[in-house]
Order: sequence, then C-alpha cells, then structure tokens
Amino acid sequence: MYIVFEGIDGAGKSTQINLLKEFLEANGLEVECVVEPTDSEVGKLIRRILQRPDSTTDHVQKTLGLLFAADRMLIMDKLSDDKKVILSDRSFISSLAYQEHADWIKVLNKYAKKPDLVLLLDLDVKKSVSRSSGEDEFENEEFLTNVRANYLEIIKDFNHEIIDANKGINKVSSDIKKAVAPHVGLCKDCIL
Ligand SMILES: Nc1ncnc2c1ncn2[C@@H]1O[C@H](COP(=O)(O)OP(=O)(O)OP(=O)(O)O)[C@@H](O)[C@H]1O
Ligand SMILES: Cc1cn([C@H]2C[C@H](O)[C@@H](COP(=O)(O)O)O2)c(=O)[nH]c1=O
Repeated sequence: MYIVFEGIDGAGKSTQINLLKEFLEANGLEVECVVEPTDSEVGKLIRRILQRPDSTTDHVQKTLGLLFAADRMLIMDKLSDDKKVILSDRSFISSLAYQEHADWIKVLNKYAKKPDLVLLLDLDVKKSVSRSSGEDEFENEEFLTNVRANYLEIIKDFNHEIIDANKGINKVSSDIKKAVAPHVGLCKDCIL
C-alpha cells in the first residue's frame, strides 16, 4: 500500500506522517516512510537549487522538473514492497502542482509509481507562509496560491481524500486515520 501525503509547504505532512506511522504500527502494520526530495546526491542538488533567488523562473522550474523525476527513480524499489504500508512525503504529484500541470511532467514520471491513496493536506496559503522557514524561494504567497489551485485540480485524477489542514494537529490526525483505516483493514468507526 503506497500512501502519499501532498500539500503546500508547511501543511503538516511530516508531522502527520509520524503520527500515522505510530498509529499503524500500534495496530500491527509494518510501515516505511520515504520523502521527496530524497537524501541522494540528486536530492541534495535539488535542495541547493531551491534556495536560489531564481528558483521560480521558468528555466529553473524545468530543470527542477527533470531533477525531481530522476531523484524519485532512486527510491522506486522501496515503493513496491506489498508487505508494508509506505508513507511518502510527496510524490510526482508535487511536480505537477509545483512545476507544471502538463504532459511533459507526466511523460518524465511515466515510471513513477501511482499512489494507492493520496492525502491532500489543504492549507490556507497565508498559514503556509507563516509556518515556513523562508529558506526556499517557493515559500511565497503568490507562488503557493497557484500551487494550491493546481493541487485541487490535479487531485481529481487520483484516489484521494482532501484533509482540512487548518485544524489542530490532533484533529487533522484523527481525520487522516479515519480516511486511511478502510484502506488498511482497520475499523474507521473505532477512531476517536
Ligand atoms: N495542524 C497544525 N496546526 C498548527 N501548526 C502545525 C500543524 N501541523 C503542523 N504544524 C507546524 O507547522 C510546521 C510545519 O509542519 P510540517 O513540517 O509537518 O509540515 P510539512 O508539510 O512537512 O512542511 P514542508 O512541506 O515545508 O516540509 C511545524 O512547525 C509544525 O509543528
Ligand atoms: C517532490 C517535489 C517537491 N517540490 C518542492 C516542494 C517544496 O517547496 C520543496 C521541498 O519539499 P519539502 O516538502 O518542503 O521538503 O520542493 C517541487 O517543487 N516538486 C517536486 O516534485
């Protein structure tokens, strides 16, 4: 089972993945977490580029689209272990939302694994900017407003749940557990 967390910067993906991992393991499931960009040499290059002042320009966005596609190929083997629940912090859906909702991104990610379930943590853009470190040039209101709009359109093509990430951490966690439970054979109504 390959479950992907998506959402704009600061939506709570890392926080919620850790809480869901604890919950699933407490219920006897084997869980592995992955994150994009990865900690590979490609991922490290990506993170350096994200901090460049020109990272939101068209040509750098196209460079990032190429690099993200290559970076995620390096973890493809991890995503196909059917004995585990794989929780991923981002996927090729981020490339569609952040770089461009276009065929060239879909072709580049032809071999990327399609998620069994996408949890879109939908957050108000102003909250995103206020929660972000400000290290990445992406973390600005105008850019993230466009990314959020892209997500709400793109997500329709996937098996998904939209989670209101504006709520408190524990309420968001409860909503996520209820959304995931039926997909992993757990009782949804047993979750507070
Ligand atoms: N529901 C919430 N309410 C208030 N603060 C939250 C909530 N969820 C997460 N936070 C806080 O917001 C910040 C970002 O959270 P987190 O790193 O989990 O988000 P993220 O989606 O992984 O971010 P990024 O995509 O930028 O890595 C952290 O300081 C975290 O404690
Ligand atoms: C996978 C992926 C990520 N991004 C962007 C989104 C974020 O602004 C940064 C780093 O991600 P993090 O969750 O903040 O650690 O990279 C992107 O533009 N395209 C992608 O495919």
